Amino acid sequence: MPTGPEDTEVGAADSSTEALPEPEDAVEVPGAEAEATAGRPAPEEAVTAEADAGPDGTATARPDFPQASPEPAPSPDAVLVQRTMAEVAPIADKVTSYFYALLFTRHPDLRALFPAAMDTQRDRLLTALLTAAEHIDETDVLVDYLRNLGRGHRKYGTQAEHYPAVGECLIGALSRYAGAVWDDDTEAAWVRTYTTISQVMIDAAAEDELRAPAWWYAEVVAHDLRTPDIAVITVRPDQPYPFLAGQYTSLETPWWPRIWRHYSFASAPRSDGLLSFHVKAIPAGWVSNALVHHARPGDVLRLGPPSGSMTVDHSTDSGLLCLGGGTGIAPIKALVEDVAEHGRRRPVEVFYGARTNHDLYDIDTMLRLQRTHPWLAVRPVVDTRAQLPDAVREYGPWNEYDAYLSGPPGMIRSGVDALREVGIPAGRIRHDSVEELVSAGG
Ligand SMILES: NC(=O)C1=CN([C@@H]2O[C@H](COP(=O)(O)OP(=O)(O)OC[C@H]3O[C@@H](n4cnc5c(N)ncnc54)[C@H](O)[C@@H]3O)[C@@H](O)[C@H]2O)C=CC1
Repeated sequence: MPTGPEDTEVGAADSSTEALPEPEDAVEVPGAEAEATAGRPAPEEAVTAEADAGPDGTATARPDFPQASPEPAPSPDAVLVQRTMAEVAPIADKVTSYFYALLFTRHPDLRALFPAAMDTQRDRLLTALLTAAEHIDETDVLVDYLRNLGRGHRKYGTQAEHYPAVGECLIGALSRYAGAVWDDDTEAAWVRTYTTISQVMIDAAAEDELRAPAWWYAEVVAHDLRTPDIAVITVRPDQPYPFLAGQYTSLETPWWPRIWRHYSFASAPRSDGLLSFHVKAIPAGWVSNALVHHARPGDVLRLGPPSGSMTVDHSTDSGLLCLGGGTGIAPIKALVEDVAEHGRRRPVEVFYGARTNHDLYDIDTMLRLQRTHPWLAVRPVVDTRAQLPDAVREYGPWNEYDAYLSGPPGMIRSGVDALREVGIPAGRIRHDSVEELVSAGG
């Protein structure tokens, strides 16, 4: 039961990577494979775009939980769980190593569910569980997060009977490393907390089994190398794949079994059922390099379920202000197509940022959409002039717009700040979870 970004995947509206709980203004981010830890490819599931963040989310990949204010007093179980967490925080690496050592020695059959190389992956399961435990009182957000996590684990082959094994090893690792604060009451609090968490995940997976496959096979039908390191890949799923524009999926290649990365859909749902992704090969990115440099028509990938809440609210006519940085333009293009298909004329303003003109690999498509749709304005912004958030300040007013951001974590962070400054309330700003972005590379 590996936990991936999707286990978490990213954004402001939704945020689950498969599910992390998201603050209302956040969604998970796909498309990011991140990697690059000390020159080694990151094994999995996490993307990284910032130099100081390990691809595997060591110490990163935590869901963005909304901050309740004022904060209600924590429950007695939450107090004990949080005390344990504070105790193990400085030695998280040791707890993680011990947890997986216990899991794989006591339950060797579970080893096959995880990637061969665990460097990046290994922290994700534990991180997701500990994050959930820490927020056990935030029921509404947590349940959505955990349901998404449970559904997302189906593709790993996780079964209900695996959960007690994980719980036993989790408590084994915590009791060993939080010895100074561990007592019977603490253990009982962890047992109750883990039982709640795992039951939500198990129930969600069981419900999902009735209506969707654990994964989809998808054959590559087109591979278009747009720059030396960016490819637009189109695939045909073996069964209908329902999703919404603005969402992302998790994807596994045949070259790196059990290593899953998140990618945003680059088109709204199409009548021919095909799906497309924009993939940039990043240094030491196992999956992204395989997709850009090795994948060819005829290759078969696997896809997990769709995730993410950076979707268009069709119940209003508000304008859309969209910021797409680099390959972050992919879901923005899908959102534009979605608005076009709904036939309502609402203003859509797209700022498309790239390092250089050459890096605006999808500008022709965006300008073609602009010619077709009078309500759409596309503004390319190259860094020699300004970075995306600065460019947005030159236009406006934006206070009547809903905002969508997609791109590297640094862009999302500074973009949210800039949008707040120009008067857009937080509740109208959507993006995939930055944490997921940081952990999605590869
Ligand atoms: N749903 C989402 O949010 C998606 C996110 N992505 C992520 O987008 C990233 C794309 O990478 P690249 O194409 O290499 O982009 P990049 O690193 O070349 O940046 C593209 C543009 O974003 C802006 N930008 C970048 N860093 C910024 C900062 N710190 N402050 C302000 N503006 C900044 C600049 O305008 C820059 O030209 C990846 O990290 C990928 O994971 C990709 C697809 C979907």
